[in-house]
Amino acid sequence: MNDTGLLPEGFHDRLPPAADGLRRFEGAVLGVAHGYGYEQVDPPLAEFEAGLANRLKGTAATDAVRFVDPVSQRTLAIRPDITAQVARIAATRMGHHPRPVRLSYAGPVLKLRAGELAPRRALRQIGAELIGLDSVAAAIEVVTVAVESLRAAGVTGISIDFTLPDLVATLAGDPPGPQHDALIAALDAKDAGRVAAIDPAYLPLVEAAGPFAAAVARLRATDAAGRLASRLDAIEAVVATLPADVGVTLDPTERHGFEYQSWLGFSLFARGVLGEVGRGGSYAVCHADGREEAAVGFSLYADALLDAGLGAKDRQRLFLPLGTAPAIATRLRGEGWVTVAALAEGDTPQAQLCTHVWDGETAQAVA
Ligand SMILES: N[C@@H](Cc1c[nH]c[nH+]1)C(=O)O
Repeated sequence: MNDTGLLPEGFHDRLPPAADGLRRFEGAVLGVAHGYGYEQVDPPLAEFEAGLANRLKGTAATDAVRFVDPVSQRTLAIRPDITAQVARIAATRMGHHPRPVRLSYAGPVLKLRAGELAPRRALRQIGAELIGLDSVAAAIEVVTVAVESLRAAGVTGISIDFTLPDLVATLAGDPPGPQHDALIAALDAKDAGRVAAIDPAYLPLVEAAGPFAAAVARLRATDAAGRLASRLDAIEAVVATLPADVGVTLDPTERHGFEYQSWLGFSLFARGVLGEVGRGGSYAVCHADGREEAAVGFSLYADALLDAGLGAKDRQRLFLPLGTAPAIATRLRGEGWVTVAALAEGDTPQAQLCTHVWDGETAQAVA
């Protein structure tokens, strides 16, 4: 057997202590969401592709691995994003629930393609969605829950990059002018030269990206017609509720990763962690009768945090030498210890990755 290709590209095993770290992370996040009234849903790993595609306004085909189900003979999609499944549940089986509906979730997702900066395709997604509203109050709650859950999971140095995902499309008007696609491409590339050549009026949007207060001030200064005013007011109201130690930036034209988000988008970062640790924003859920329902939510991705050592923190294992009475072991576990019992002569705390040894009376740190 050739072991070099053990798993497909973009797929990884989570080993100890990362897998245990993930369980704790998930517990902390879902616990905070639960405290705010978000109850968990647990949709299946795969479902009819037709039920997922077009569920969120702005998404055409899903970024999903598909296959034909031998039983139903229909195309199924492995979920690339649980948000669309939560939207389906809220629009169908929970359609009769009073609004807003608050739901949380955690589970594996599979992306069709890896991103340039995010080589993983098989990820774990944990999040919460508020369906029925995308007001400033709703956005404040969702951003608050996201920040609090990261904190509860032990994440420090949190920062948020806000964006206005549908801003350019809105400014470009309906129907979009002939230069629209070129303008979007230039803004996505943050290519100031090209933006200036197409329409210098959009230049401030590229130049404004940066620390929040300064970015907002710069945008307001160049927005004589007040086309951005209501959005900037709304985002300022959200930011005003954040704890002072959360870093905040604004990148008004950032759309990367915000395929279906509408007036609000945000990326979550943690100091010392490569790439985003989560993302969220406002969006619209499409119902079968053509109705659109506003929603706002966030998803966290734990792997970058675990790579940065989140799961390795607080790993305390107490070695119980051969012959330690089971009643003592039970008591120690009751006190919160992880006990690792020697089962054979010659076993050592080092071999069992223990941080402490039971000497018969107390737990001694392993030198
Ligand atoms: N599911 C989105 C984030 C999101 C949740 N709700 C709204 N947006 C993502 O993973 O990128």
